[in-house]
Amino acid sequence: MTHIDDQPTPMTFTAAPSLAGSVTVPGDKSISHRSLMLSALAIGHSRVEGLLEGEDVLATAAAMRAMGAQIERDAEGVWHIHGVGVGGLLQPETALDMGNSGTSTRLLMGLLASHDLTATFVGDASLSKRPMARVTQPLSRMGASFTSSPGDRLPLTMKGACPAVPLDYRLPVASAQVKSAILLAGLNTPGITRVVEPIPTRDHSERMLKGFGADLSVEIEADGTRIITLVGEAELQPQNIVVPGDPSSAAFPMVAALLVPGSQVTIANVGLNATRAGLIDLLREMGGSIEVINAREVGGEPVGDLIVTASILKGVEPDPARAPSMIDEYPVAFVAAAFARGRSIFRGLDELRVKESDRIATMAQGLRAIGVSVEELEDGIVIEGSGGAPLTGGGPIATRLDHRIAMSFAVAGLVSKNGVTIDDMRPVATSFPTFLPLLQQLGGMA
Ligand SMILES: O=C(O)C1=C[C@@H](OP(=O)(O)O)[C@@H](O)[C@H](O)C1
Ligand SMILES: C=C(OP(=O)(O)O)C(=O)O
Repeated sequence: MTHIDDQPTPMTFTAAPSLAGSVTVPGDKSISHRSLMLSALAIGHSRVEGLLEGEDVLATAAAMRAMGAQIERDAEGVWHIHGVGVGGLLQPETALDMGNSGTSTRLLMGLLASHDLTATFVGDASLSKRPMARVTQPLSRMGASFTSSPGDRLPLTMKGACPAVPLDYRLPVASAQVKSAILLAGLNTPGITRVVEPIPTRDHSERMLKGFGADLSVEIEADGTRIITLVGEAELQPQNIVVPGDPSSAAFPMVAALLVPGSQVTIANVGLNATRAGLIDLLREMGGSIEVINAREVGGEPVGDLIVTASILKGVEPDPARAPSMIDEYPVAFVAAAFARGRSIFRGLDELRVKESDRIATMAQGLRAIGVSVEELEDGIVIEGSGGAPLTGGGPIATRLDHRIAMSFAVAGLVSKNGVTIDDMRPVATSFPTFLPLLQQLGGMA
């Protein structure tokens, strides 16, 4: 995916008096990708309401279309998908452009691994640096073959295997993308595919595969290890899906409302799946006031409305075991720590080094640039909080094609003396195209 505007879009965010109002965030990115992929594999008409219309999800939609699915958006913003059936994807005629999206790339590699076709994956400068061996290795054991630039990076061409060989795989890294890639490959594979997950990660694939009628079961051992078993050669039934609001996007107004004195903000319809809710637990431990009301279920996922009230926060030393449940929220959690009372020590975050940017290094550099005292660790960061005193500010912050970095420093700007300048806000369109209007609606920008 190429950005419409080829020039970087710098922006400065300045101190806000207080934030107020009620907002909704766009649909969950993980659930949106999976809705399109699974609907494309179900014969018949699926309907998806609340799909995230961000660049990452649109890259998935374009890829599924290129392989034969019919995907259309109607005037009301509802998406309609006519799928081709498990095993029915067609050879794409051109390279699949994954833009900035790791989820699209890794899940689609899984999906295609058990199809008799060849596909080339390309991506932007950020995605082309990210490791793919974590999926190409297990998928090779299922029979797929790959040719790539050195180090299993994009651009990469894969040849699927049909029939593929079922795999019994223990995840060496806590990654929902790797887990999902193997399960998706297992759909068109004869026999039983099994994934053993010692550290639980987001479980949207399991929930949704079951919802589409796949024969999938999950066993949880005494130590919390999850064993996921999928019967192959599945037949999926088309569904009506309602996508809840993305907790990873809600994280930005949530932290902003906690930090900007005098704020009270309601964020409605936020997904509260326990495998995603780590940031709420962390912010509450720091002293943040976050109330959940109207707890309910939407499309097989727990959802609620959040009332967030400005609070004095204190430093923390979170348990690294929490990492997968708030993996994409660390950058904005670091901003909360920078404004809290006392020191915060974050560890066990090696995975942050292989996201859209190296999120430990990018955050450490940016926080220093706005006057925060930080120490970068190999697997984390130590942050000295300002105790609620405004951050000095400055910039321009190098966002390195990373949407979460851009939005985190926008939040920091709201509690700064001199404002925070971001070098490029364009990446925000990958996951949260309505970020700026939402901030405006809350009174966070003129
Ligand atoms: O499965 C998913 O939808 C995702 C899994 C996570 O990646 P990892 O599996 O690499 O941890 C997360 O960072 C990403 O934004 C979305
Ligand atoms: C890591 C992320 O996404 P992806 O891996 O899909 O690029 C993210 O959205 O923070």
